[in-house]
Amino acid sequence: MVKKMQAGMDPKDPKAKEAMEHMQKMKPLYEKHDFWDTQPVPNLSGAFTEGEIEKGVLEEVKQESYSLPPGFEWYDIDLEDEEQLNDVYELLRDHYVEDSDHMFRFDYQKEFLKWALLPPKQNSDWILGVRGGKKNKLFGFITGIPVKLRIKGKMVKMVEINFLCVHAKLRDMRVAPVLIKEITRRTHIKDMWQAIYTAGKVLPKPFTECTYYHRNINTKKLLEVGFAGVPPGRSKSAHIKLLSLPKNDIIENVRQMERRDVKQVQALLDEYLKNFSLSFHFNKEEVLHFMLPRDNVVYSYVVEDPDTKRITDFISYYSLPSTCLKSEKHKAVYAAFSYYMVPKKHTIKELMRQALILAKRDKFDVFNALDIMDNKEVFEDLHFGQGNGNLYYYLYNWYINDVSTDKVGIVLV
Ligand SMILES: CCCCCCCCCCCCCC(=O)SCCNC(=O)CCNC(=O)[C@H](O)C(C)(C)COP(=O)(O)OP(=O)(O)OC[C@H]1O[C@@H](n2cnc3c(N)ncnc32)[C@H](O)[C@@H]1OP(=O)(O)O
Repeated sequence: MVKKMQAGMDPKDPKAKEAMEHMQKMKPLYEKHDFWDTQPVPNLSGAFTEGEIEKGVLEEVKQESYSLPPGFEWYDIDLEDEEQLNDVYELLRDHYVEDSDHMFRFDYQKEFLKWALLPPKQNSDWILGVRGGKKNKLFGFITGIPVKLRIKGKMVKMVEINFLCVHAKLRDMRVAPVLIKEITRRTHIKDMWQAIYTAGKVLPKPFTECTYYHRNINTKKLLEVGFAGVPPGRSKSAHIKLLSLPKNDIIENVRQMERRDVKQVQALLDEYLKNFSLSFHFNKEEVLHFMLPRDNVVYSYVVEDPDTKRITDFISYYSLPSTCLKSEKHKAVYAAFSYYMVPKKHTIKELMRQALILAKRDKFDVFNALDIMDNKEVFEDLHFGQGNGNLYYYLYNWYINDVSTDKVGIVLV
């Protein structure tokens, strides 16, 4: 079918080229999937009504773990244990997600992993490893955290799956499906039947396709490491000058979020997130955990009205460096990723511009954002450039019709 649609298109026409590239990316949807075809996820042929795809039966859940190849065993990982945390850190540092040109690899920091994976009410067996070999090394990893997702006004308790990783030596040996089946079993045991996850690749079947945008902060360094380029017709110095950011705040009364702000931030965030087709519901404990600033992990700021002491706006971003795999001069790119922004008194553009100024002060090289929520409105005016990375959003065992990116209110780290 993909082939048929391509016939007759003029490859020189940029729109046709874009459409062809898009169809190429979507090709996996037309292919056979030994694992995914057995799972309760939508495919192209099925007709679905919105909601649960299949009903789970608690009594039928397998009580024992899935078997692993000989020499490997399951391991519940305790991230509070320094040695185990280090094993996870090293597996991800050396084997986790890279860009398509293999120039950069995410380098999730240890404190970040504890933040992302140890929220309130976490289940100790949802941080799951596979160990093996003579040294009992970590070869595989997958995680879940409990979340409450609002899907078109309906609240569904589910698991957020992340950090699926298989050591390069064990790739293409069908270890990933076993990891997924085992975390699914461990979720079912808790009487939960849905999941949310994102991936940089197309699987059956995303409900939205998002694009990353990048705003240079340290342009000179980004050019040196090959993260960014100079647009045609502009000199390097003119480009650097154009992207320079002011030192001073543009919003008055912006300050770091503090513990005493949790109640107000929770209410502000929840009210805002209800505007989207899909968003998490964060309770106060979760806001305290996820939004309160942590050094080198999450950066959160509030705008406080000096007269009423009410918090009117919220800015947050998280820190995710990438290792430079091909640069002789630089070891890492320090990236800030837009997390949750809540515009109320100020516009999203003012908040995002303030975020860039703060991120520069916090020594980041680049500020990244997806085209979700209201973010798209600011990209052109604030000189964000479109990246070549896509992020696809998925639900497991829940069907919804395609959602436009500006209706997505979810950030998975
Ligand atoms: C109710 C509760 C439900 C809970 C579960 C909900 C679902 C959660 C789903 C997980 C959400 C994760 C969210 C994140 O963390 S996304 C981040 C994923 N990690 C990376 O990209 C890191 C680098 N890559 C690797 O470590 C490996 O390449 C991985 C582990 C990704 C695959 O290992 P490997 O390359 O050695 O392959 P295989 O031979 O073992 O297995 C091949 C099968 O695996 C399917 N595959 C490949 N990549 C992914 C992927 N990213 N999501 C889902 N499935 C994937 C593939 O289509 C094929 O199935 P099928 O096409 O034949 O059918």
